Amino acid sequence: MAKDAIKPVILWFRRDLRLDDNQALNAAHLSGRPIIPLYINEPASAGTGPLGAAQAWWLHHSLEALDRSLHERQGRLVLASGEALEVLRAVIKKSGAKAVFWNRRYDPSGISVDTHIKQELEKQAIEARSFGGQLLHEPSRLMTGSGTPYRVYTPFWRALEGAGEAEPPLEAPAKLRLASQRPASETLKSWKLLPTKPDWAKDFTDLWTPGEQGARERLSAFVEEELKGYKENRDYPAKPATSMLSPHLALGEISPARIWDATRGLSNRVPAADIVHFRKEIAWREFSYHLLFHFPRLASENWNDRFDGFQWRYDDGDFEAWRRGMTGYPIVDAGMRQLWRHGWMHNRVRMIVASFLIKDLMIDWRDGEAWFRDTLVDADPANNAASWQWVAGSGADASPFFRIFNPMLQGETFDPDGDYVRAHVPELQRLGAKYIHRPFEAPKSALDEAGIILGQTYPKPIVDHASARDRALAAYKATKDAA
Ligand SMILES: Cc1cc2nc3c(=O)[nH]c(=O)nc-3n(C[C@H](O)[C@H](O)[C@H](O)COP(=O)(O)OP(=O)(O)OC[C@H]3O[C@@H](n4cnc5c(N)ncnc54)[C@H](O)[C@@H]3O)c2cc1C
Repeated sequence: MAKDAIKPVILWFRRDLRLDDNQALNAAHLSGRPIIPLYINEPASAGTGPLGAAQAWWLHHSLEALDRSLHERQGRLVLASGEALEVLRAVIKKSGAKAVFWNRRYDPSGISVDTHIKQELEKQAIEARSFGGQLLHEPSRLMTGSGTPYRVYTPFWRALEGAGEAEPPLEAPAKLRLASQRPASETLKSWKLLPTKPDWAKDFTDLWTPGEQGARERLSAFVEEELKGYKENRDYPAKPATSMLSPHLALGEISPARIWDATRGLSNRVPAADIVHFRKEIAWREFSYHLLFHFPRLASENWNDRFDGFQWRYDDGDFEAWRRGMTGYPIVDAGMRQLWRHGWMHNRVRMIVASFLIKDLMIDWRDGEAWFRDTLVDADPANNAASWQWVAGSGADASPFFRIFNPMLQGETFDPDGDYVRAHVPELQRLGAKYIHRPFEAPKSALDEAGIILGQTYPKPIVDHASARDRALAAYKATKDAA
């Protein structure tokens, strides 16, 4: 046996915190070499970390769960912080490892860090191998007939459908040969990923079970209970109708191939329309990554540079009212408070609050994207940027800027009884459905009966929607005319 065949291989975990359907892990396992499972807390300067505060909470619990799974297989996760290359070199030196395996990431900073690491390790004669599996298909696999990246979702979806079924997911190896000599590990506690005073994440635990097992249980529950009716119900935020798999996907506790696979063979109990619609949402995630990979500027610059001349407003008071859910528009406030309370927001409401920030308040989409990045447990470099740009109108295949959501009508259409608002805005708890989305139009008697004093117990609208709409359209016209 060649000498290097028994030298350990480092399995570098990143946003792929699972043993199931993990191609890098599988390859390390098949190599027969002892494995050193490693997670690196990369510095902010690398652009790949640290995570936003809500996702840091998730990461803490997810790493604990991963460590437990490894422990069941007689191993432990090694934790180290610092520049990834330096950390890898130090672990290689201590362990004598001759190979590093990882699953690919597709955000611009991740790609640049990984490319550099690969080159440097190869110079040291260390085998550096990367694998797919974070997406159904590598972003370069699906291309238009003329070999260019897709810019429009529908043809992308058709290409994805036409590409055939993704490879079936790989089962987690039942046994792992983990390196017996574990390099020194930092403690998770020392990373201080959890909030302390105040503990703003205290309600997260009611809702979420971070970790691979939690992800698999959520997937099964969704397929059993909610997938049927998904197409019709998914837009109603008061209904438990969507999978809520996004935070699990964001940290790679479950693979899209595993999710895809779970939607096979259900046609005798779930209408095909529901399955297709759900798959189309997974395909939106693929499309966001396709865009980010081929157009890395999507992360921070207007994809459509015509928007570079747009005159954004910078109003700290308005931005703060939006962040705190105190705009006076109940559906917007409910969404922003759901975000704060649970680190998650329903997709329909994300579109409404984003439209409100960008169009009613004319605050730069990048400010909204940054707030979401810090507060969402599912913050995702591709989905977040692509979705914000989609709402702003500056993105690929985006909703046109002039499509400005009316927060009252959106509320009345998608939360007709006001249950979603009542669940997150207790001040409006006793207000009936007629005025729940427009308390500022309610007669005094209705407000009195519900115990509401506008401007005191619940804010008056910070802007008048109709005038704000006109202001936004005028700014958009000026941008267009100047282009
Ligand atoms: C302004 C804005 C910001 C967003 N930021 C993020 C983000 O940071 N992270 C994130 O994962 N999603 C983001 N989304 C997309 C979407 O809102 C969430 O993926 C979805 O709400 C997650 O809930 P779910 O898992 O129950 O979705 P489901 O309806 O069950 O969908 C299943 C999966 O498909 C993917 N998906 C669903 N809708 C979309 C979409 N519109 N675009 C891309 N992928 C989608 C997600 O991975 C999701 O988990 C954002 C949307 C908007 C409008």
